[in-house]
Amino acid sequence: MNLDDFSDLIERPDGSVRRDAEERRERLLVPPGALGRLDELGEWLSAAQQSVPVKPVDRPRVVLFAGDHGVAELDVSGRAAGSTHQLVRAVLDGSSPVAVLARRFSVPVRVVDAGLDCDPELLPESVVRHRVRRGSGRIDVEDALTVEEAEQSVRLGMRIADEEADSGTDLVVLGDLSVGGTTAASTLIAALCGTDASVVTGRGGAGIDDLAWMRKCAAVRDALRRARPVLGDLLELLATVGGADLAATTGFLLQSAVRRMPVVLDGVVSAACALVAQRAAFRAPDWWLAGQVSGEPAQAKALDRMALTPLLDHGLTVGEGSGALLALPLVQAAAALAAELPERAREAGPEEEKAESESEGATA
Ligand SMILES: O=C(O)c1ccc[n+]([C@@H]2O[C@H](COP(=O)([O-])O)[C@@H](O)[C@H]2O)c1
Ligand SMILES: Cc1cc2nc[nH]c2cc1C
Repeated sequence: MNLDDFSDLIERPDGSVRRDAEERRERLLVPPGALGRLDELGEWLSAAQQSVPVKPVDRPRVVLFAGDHGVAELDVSGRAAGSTHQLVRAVLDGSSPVAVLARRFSVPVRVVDAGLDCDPELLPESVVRHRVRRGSGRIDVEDALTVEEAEQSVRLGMRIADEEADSGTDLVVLGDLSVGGTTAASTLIAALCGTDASVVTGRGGAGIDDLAWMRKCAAVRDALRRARPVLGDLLELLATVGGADLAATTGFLLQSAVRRMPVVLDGVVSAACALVAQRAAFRAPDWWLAGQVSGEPAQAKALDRMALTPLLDHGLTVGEGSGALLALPLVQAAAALAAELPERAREAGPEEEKAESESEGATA
């Protein structure tokens, strides 16, 4: 498998539909520009859907890839290594932030175990049956995955994207459940942007103290050293310093773009996977929105590289798709405005005036 093959499979959202949407916008009673960024959001959705007026976004779904990261053993996370299954439980039992928001917005949530480090008996079969391996390796000293496992993970993500597209999901809110995942994500972003560990390393979801931040920086620095030699092969990069959940998310993003399914990105983990996917297929980011800036420096760097401007800036760092889900009502609002605001009553253009005066002359 070569991720670069996706480049030929991914098209841009339809440019001529976009122009039709812009022309419709010009005919609305509401003055040009008066809806701010919601105008371009509506036009982007039109192009993605190939539909003017834009269709309502009424089959959205939250998709969360879950995995544990061996690097969390270094105490670089506010959470215990191997404890991601607890986050998964809280999503499933409705007590986590994303579960509360999903209930409020009536959006179904799907959790996919790509690489949790827990007894599969602890979680429902529907979640664990996709697992590629139990936990990903400690990226500062060993590979996260074998290349075969990386490929299996990418294929898992592709399969989930196909299932969602086939079942009529019209927009995906993408997130992650991954203790230690921001260390891997920061490494991927630093490697692909050619920057330093200290530039990308943030404080993670649970907020870590200065000593933990220094340990995290050192872990990213060591992992970066292992990443640089394999930068030319994206699958190998995901195997070396990614993880099963990150590789699955990358495959999901690529196949979603193939299937013309728009995706809202969440925090630094989805941004890192998006950056890997962009390297494989430069048109892929045209299918994505950035939901929220979380405050992680690596996320800002990745979004900037992809020229994605986040819809919100609310500083949510819990991950699990919550920042992206918060932006969903904005997307739905843009769709409703673009579709439902009335057009001006048609004024007679110069051509029609001429035709009218000619026909008047003929009857006189
Ligand atoms: O969205 C972000 O930028 C963000 C920043 C820090 C942490 N998180 C979330 O917090 C979880 C734990 O991450 P970590 O790397 O701090 O163990 C994981 O699911 C992340 O998605 C998310
Ligand atoms: C205008 C616009 C351009 C984009 N490019 C990628 N995602 C996008 C989303 C919007 C809304």
